[in-house]
Parts: sequence; structure tokens; C-alpha cells
Amino acid sequence: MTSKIIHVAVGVILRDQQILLALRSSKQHQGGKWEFPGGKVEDGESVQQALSRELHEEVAIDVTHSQAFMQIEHAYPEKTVLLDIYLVSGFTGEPHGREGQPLRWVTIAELSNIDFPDANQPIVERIQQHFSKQQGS
Ligand SMILES: Nc1nc2c([nH]c(=O)n2[C@H]2C[C@H](O)[C@@H](COP(=O)(O)OP(=O)(O)OP(=O)(O)O)O2)c(=O)[nH]1
Ligand SMILES: [Mg+2]
Repeated sequence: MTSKIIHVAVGVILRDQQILLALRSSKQHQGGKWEFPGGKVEDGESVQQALSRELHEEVAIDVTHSQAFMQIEHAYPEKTVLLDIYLVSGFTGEPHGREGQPLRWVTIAELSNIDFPDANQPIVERIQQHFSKQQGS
């Protein structure tokens, strides 16, 4: 078993106070779960370059505004991932699943009821905190 940590660029894509999710295919690691679109950072790429590339490849959007949000390291039995999560608040194009994967928009409250990979629980909590503070201020 390899001890290499897999670095993943993850986009929390926002539009009209909703967030875009994609269904991971049954053949993928954590298949059948909903995810924030994204993928592995390749050698020589910055995380933001990887984010832009992955979101273009997976959901056909071009990122125009993103900001670092949080990082999570999570050990699954078979691999350890470092999720590098960005808020994507500006993009061009209309999202669609370019790899045939279903997409859905959910409200921030609805995130609590989604079947995500285990690593994602702290992301959901942080998003909900972040946006409840913003609304209250
Ligand atoms: N994109 C994404 N990956 C996540 C999330 N939560 C989580 O544990 N992961 C894990 C699952 C995978 O082990 C890894 C991401 O890999 P990926 O399958 O998206 O990578 P990729 O797009 O480069 O795909 P591939 O070319 O290897 O098929 O991170 C999430 O919300 N979004
Ligand atoms: Mg991916």
C-alpha cells in the first residue's frame, strides 16, 4: 500500500445561493456518492490551475472567481486524500455533466441531507457556518 497523499482540487460552486453537486460514477472511488466537482492536482500545476482544468473537463464551466476556503486531510482505508477546497463564486458557461454524470443544485440547508463521501462532513459544516454568518451580518 502506498503512503502517498492524493492532492485534490475541489470546487464549491455557488450560484443564486445554491451549490452544484455531481454524482460520482459507481466505478470511481466513493462511487454513488454526491461530490463537489474537482479532481487530482497534476505534477507542475497549482491548485487553482487544477481546479479550473477539472471544472472545465467535468462540468464545462470556466472559473472567473475563486477563493481558498479550507483543506481537509482524510484517510480512507484504501487511500489518503488532501482536499483543497475553493469557493467558486464566478464562472462562465452553463454547467452540465461532461462525463455523463448527473448534476444537481442544492440549497445550503439541503447539504445536510446529501450522501457525501465521509471526508466531506467538515466541509458541509463549514459552508453552513460561513453562510449563516454572512446572512446574519
Ligand atoms: N472531487 C471530489 N473528490 C472527493 C470529494 N470528497 C472526497 O472524499 N473526494 C475524494 C474521492 C477521490 O478519492 C478523490 C478525487 O478524485 P477524483 O476521482 O475526482 O479525481 P479525478 O477527477 O482526477 O478523476 P480520475 O481522472 O482519477 O478518474 O477525492 C469531493 O467532494 N469532490
Ligand atoms: Mg473528479
